[in-house]
Amino acid sequence: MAEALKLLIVEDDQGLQSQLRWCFEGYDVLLAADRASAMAQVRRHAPQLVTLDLGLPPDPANASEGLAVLEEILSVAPETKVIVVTGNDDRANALQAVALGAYDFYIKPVDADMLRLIVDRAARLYELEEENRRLARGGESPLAGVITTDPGMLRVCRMVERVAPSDATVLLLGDSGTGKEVLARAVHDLSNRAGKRFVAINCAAIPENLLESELFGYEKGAFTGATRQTIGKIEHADQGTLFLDEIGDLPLSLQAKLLRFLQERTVERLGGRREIPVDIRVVGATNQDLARLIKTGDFREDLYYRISEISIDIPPLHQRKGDPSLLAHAFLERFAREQRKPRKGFTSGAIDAIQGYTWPGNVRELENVIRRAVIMADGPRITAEDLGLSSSEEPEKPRLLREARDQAEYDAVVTAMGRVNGNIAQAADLLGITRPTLYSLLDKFELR
Ligand SMILES: Nc1ncnc2c1ncn2[C@@H]1O[C@H](COP(=O)(O)OP(=O)(O)OP(=O)(O)O)[C@@H](O)[C@H]1O
Repeated sequence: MAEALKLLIVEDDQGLQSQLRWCFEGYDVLLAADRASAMAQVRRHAPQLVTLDLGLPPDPANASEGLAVLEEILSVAPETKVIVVTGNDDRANALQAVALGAYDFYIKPVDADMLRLIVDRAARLYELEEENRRLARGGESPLAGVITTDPGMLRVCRMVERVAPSDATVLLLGDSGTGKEVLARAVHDLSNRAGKRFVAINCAAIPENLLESELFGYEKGAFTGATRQTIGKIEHADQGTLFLDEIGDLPLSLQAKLLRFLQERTVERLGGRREIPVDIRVVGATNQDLARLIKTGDFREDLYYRISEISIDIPPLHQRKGDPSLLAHAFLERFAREQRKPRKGFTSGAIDAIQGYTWPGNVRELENVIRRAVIMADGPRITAEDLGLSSSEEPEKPRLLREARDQAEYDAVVTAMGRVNGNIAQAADLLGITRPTLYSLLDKFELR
């Protein structure tokens, strides 16, 4: 069944808010009473539809706050259908809202049936446009490089598509190997920075003392060994996107510097005196629990708010329905083509094992397991054993003697070659065969 569309009702009159809430059955209704809570809902849930009262606190008699919210929503999520609700003497502001990109307006007093009609029409249009966007992107594949049919993951893809065109900072939260870098690239590729650089840096992989100069660059003579001026990753990404992987591992001193950069949008190279303006979009990713790091004082709360204007939770692979076997087939096809190996299928036991395993290393682990199996498996089909996944599968049929012999030969050759560090003469001796025979076995198993 299709998922309910999300409808955000922005209304400061509590009575009207609860009245409206009940007339939108079938929608996933979210509520907000002011600008801050409305934007928090938009960032967290990316509602497709919004009804927006233009008269919001702190100055409910005036439409300026409502119009500001409208602009902010459309800058974060331009496809959102916003219906503005105004007082009956406020036609001018209603028209201005439509000029700013609102889908429609509705003049109070609210007639719930009428408003519902407008929202339903907006919803239909939204779905139509969404379907067109999907087809334009090339059918089933939700994002380049992302293979999935899981509803949770499709939601993630839609969110990426929706936030990509804005300049909001995006924080991708997910375990190792869930595809954070793939999604960060998608954010870049779908933004208007696509033609510019995508610069990635892994904050956990670089020692603290080097990370600062990697990020901010340095002038000649800034420190011993600084023999020439070097620009940092931030400057390198100018006009493009900077991907800060493992941002939870950023040392506190650099968190302060990064925060300053995000506020000022200028960098000062180490040993430099000039503030250099840099225009980048920042995407961060982490597999750490930032809330816990904030509590223990290891991550700055103010930086967290800066980098997570939009935060996206990526589900682990074992929670994605049907994806493990879908990905396994896709990887099998890809690696077989790359290795010029015949494309074997999986046994049903292998598929059960793939679907049943918890994949702690997520998509990367699955990718590695399939790559190895494509190289190593010598039976007609890839089994759970080939994948290194213990399985309760009974062999589907008695193994052919030839297969058993091949496997034994393969094991013996690999063990002997390993023991003598690849020396052919010694390995042949060890195996009690001639060198030509060993050569032909190496060819047979493509081990040369
Ligand atoms: N949904 C997907 N479809 C196809 N390939 C994927 C998908 N998700 C991830 N991959 C592949 O899995 C590998 C790991 O993905 P990626 O590097 O993006 O993960 P990550 O979350 O950034 O990992 P880490 O936290 O360890 O840096 C990559 O080779 C990527 O191409």
